[in-house]
Amino acid sequence: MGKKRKFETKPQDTQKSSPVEVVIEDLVSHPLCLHGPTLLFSSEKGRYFACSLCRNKKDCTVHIDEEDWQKENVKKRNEKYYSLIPKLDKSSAWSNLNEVKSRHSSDRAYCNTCQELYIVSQSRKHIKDHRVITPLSDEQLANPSAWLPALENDTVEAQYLFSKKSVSTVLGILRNNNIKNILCIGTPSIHEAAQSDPEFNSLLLDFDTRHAQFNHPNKFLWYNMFNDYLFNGNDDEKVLKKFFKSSREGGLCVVMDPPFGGRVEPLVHTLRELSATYRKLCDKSEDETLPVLWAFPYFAEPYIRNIMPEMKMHDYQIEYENHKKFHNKGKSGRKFGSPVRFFTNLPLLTIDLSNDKNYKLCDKCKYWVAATNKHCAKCKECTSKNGMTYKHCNTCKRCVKPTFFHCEECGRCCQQKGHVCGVVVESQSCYNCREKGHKKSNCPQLEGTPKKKKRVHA
Ligand SMILES: C[S@@+](CC[C@H](N)C(=O)[O-])C[C@H]1O[C@@H](n2cnc3c(N)ncnc32)[C@H](O)[C@@H]1O
Ligand SMILES: [Zn+2]
Ligand SMILES: [Zn+2]
Ligand SMILES: [Zn+2]
Ligand SMILES: [Zn+2]
Ligand SMILES: [Zn+2]
Ligand SMILES: [Zn+2]
Repeated sequence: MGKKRKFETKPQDTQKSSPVEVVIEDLVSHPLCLHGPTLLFSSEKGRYFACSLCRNKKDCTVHIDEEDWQKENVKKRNEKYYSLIPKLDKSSAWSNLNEVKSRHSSDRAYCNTCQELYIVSQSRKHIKDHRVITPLSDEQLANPSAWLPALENDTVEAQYLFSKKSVSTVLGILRNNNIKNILCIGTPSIHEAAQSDPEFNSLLLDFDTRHAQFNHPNKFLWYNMFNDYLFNGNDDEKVLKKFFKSSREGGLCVVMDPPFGGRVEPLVHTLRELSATYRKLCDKSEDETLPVLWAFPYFAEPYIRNIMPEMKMHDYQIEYENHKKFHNKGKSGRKFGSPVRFFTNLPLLTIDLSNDKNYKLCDKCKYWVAATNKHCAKCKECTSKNGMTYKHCNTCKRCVKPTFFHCEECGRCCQQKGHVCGVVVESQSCYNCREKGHKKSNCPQLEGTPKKKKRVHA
């Protein structure tokens, strides 16, 4: 078995009756599925290996009990996956791209049915009912994420594009940190913007193989961020290492935007593995961490900070192009804007939002926060997480959402709407960390502290 990491973390969805934990360890000895090495999960019913990527069991059926994995016949049966994982022919894709580029835009097309870039005058394969996109300009070929239709399986790929403003905010943050090399993990729009900006150098790591058709073989690696797996093996590992080495000059930052709902533990494990490679190849000392900009919903803050305390959450609301709810469009959009924030180990002040009227510089926190956020003198921070202006409760000694009131009977602040004393409403937030999705008894911030007995109100 591989070496075990020290941390075994609480699952994200602790409301489920039988919580499942991911055992964080080296994955080399794990069974494979079509998505690379599986993860080891631990539940009340026992420990088992299952897919790192598919949240829906029907998308990937590999499920092997830990005990069974010692059996020869089980190992033998699993071996088939070595040959079942397809290989990407990136060099053919590259020559195809160059041929397509040499044609007039009206002779260039992309068939979404076959997921293929091709020359119109040379192909009869894409018949009437195929969904064909043509003509294709040079600009479109250089920015495929802007027009490639989002992949349909939302629980797997979850493709949501940054708005133009968010892309330029990211590049601005990197400039402020004098960083020139960007390792784009699940962020094709950042990669494409960096490729057309001579100031930057970037490498895209993504699960969506369509990017191979629009990139040089050394600019896109087929990758699974939940198990840090490169599908094209050694060849791609070499490319990644070369990229790390080239970033000895000009600095490096990971810009990562995982599918929403992805588990925090394996992502943190991946970042730690990449950090170790960074330190080794870029001659960094033990205490130097790989700079990271990680887009994730604000309610993941306790989970991320619990296992990666060096990551701080910034108040910037990341906007998305094709997600109505996550677009800051005032009244027409979501009431309080996007729930997605940056988690980063870069200095928060380098996220400069001086030309965005929705933000102000808090002279006490010393970084840019939402204009609606209010610095609380008692909590000594700008306390809002979700874009509303929080208010301080002197009894609970913390700031709460404006929709909360202090219930004397319950002895704590509760959501006003539909409050019934003693009853925890599904949508109610944790009384400790204020976030939705779990109760105080399951709060990841209070892990290891003795649980109080429940008191039922009359
Ligand atoms: C939420 S979208 C982020 C897109 C980003 N906002 C942008 O504008 O470039 C998730 C991205 O991660 C990719 N992805 C999904 N699952 C992945 C996985 N397991 N490993 C690597 N990439 C993955 C998707 O193909 C998609 O590009
Ligand atoms: Zn799988
Ligand atoms: Zn076709
Ligand atoms: Zn403040
Ligand atoms: Zn306060
Ligand atoms: Zn209170
Ligand atoms: Zn009450």
